Amino acid sequence: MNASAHQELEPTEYVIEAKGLSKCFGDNIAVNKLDLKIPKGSIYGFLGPNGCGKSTSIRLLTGLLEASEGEVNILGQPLLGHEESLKKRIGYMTQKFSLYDNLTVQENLNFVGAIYGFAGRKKKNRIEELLALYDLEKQTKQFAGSMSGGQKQRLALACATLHSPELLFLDEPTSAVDPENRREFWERLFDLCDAGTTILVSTHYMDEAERCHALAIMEEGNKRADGSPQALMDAMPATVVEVSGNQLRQFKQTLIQHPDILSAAQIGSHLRVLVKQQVADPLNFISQLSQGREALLARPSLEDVFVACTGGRHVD
Ligand SMILES: Nc1ncnc2c1ncn2[C@@H]1O[C@H](COP(=O)(O)OP(=O)(O)OP(=O)(O)O)[C@@H](O)[C@H]1O
Repeated sequence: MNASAHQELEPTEYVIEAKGLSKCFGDNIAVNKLDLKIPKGSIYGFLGPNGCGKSTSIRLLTGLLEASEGEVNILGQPLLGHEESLKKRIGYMTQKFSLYDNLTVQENLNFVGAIYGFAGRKKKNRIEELLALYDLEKQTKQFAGSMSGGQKQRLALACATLHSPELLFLDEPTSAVDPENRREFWERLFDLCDAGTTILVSTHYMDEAERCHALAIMEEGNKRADGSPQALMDAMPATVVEVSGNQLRQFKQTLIQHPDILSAAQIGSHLRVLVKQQVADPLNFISQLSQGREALLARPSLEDVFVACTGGRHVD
C-alpha cells in the first residue's frame, strides 16, 4: 500500500513539506525519496523498526544533516539556506535526551535558555513556568544524571520547548520510560499541540503511533504508507481473521506456509491471521483450512496495518 490515506484532511497550511528526500551513507540508502506533507497543529508519527531511517529523516528535516537529494520546506521556508533562522523556531528532543548529567535541572535549563538568548527576568520567568508545567520544582538542585527516566524525559521536553518552538521533533522520546510515564508524556504532547505546536514524533510502539493524528509507516528507508490511523486501517490491503481452537502452534505453522497468508500470530488463545487482499472470501478460505476450529472476521489494528504494509517481514 503506497497510497496516502490522509488526503481527506486537505489542510490549509503545511509545516513540513518534503519531496524526494533521500540520504545515502556510502551504499546504504538510509532514507529513500521521502515525500511528506504535515499539517500545522498536528501530531505526525514515524512508525518503524530499528534502522528504518526515522532518526535520519528527523535529522534531515531539522537541517542537522545534509540531504543527498530532495527538497524540504519547513514553516513555509526552504530549509536549504535558512537553517539558522529556522533553528529558533524548531525544537528537537533526541532519543538520549541530550541532558548534561553533571549539571542540575536548573543549570540545564539556564544553559538552554542562554543558547536561545533568554536573559534576566524573561529567562527566570520562563524557567519557573517550565519547572511548574513539567513537575520539576522539587528537583531544581538535583543533577540530571541522578534523575529517573520519567524525570529526565520531562526535563528534556522542557529544554526542547523552552523557546516555544512552532515545530517540535521528538526522536523516540518514550523508549526509556514506563507505560505510565508514556501516557502522561502524551497528555503533555496534546497540550502542546492544542497550543498550536506541530509535532513530529518517531516511535516503534504501535499504541503510541495510534495516538498520532497521522503517521508514516517506514521500512528500510522507505515510506510504505501514510495517513490517519483510522484511514490506514480502513485501507489495509489484507483481511484479519481470528481463529480459536486446539493445537494453534502447529496450525500456525501450516498457515504461514500458504502463499495467500501474509502472517499468523498467536494472541492469547487465538491466532490472528492476515489474509492477502486477492482472496475473495477470506473467512470461508480460513474456515476451509481450519478443520473445525472457529474462525471469525476481526477489525484491523494498526499493528495489522504495519504487518500488511511491510509484507509480514517484521513478525515471527
Ligand atoms: N552517520 C551515519 N553513518 C552511516 N550510516 C548511518 C549513519 N546514521 C544512520 N546510518 C544508517 O542509516 C540507517 C537508518 O538509521 P536510523 O538511525 O535513521 O534508523 P532509525 O529508524 O532511527 O533506527 P533506531 O530506532 O535504531 O534509531 C541504518 O542502517 C544506520 O546504520
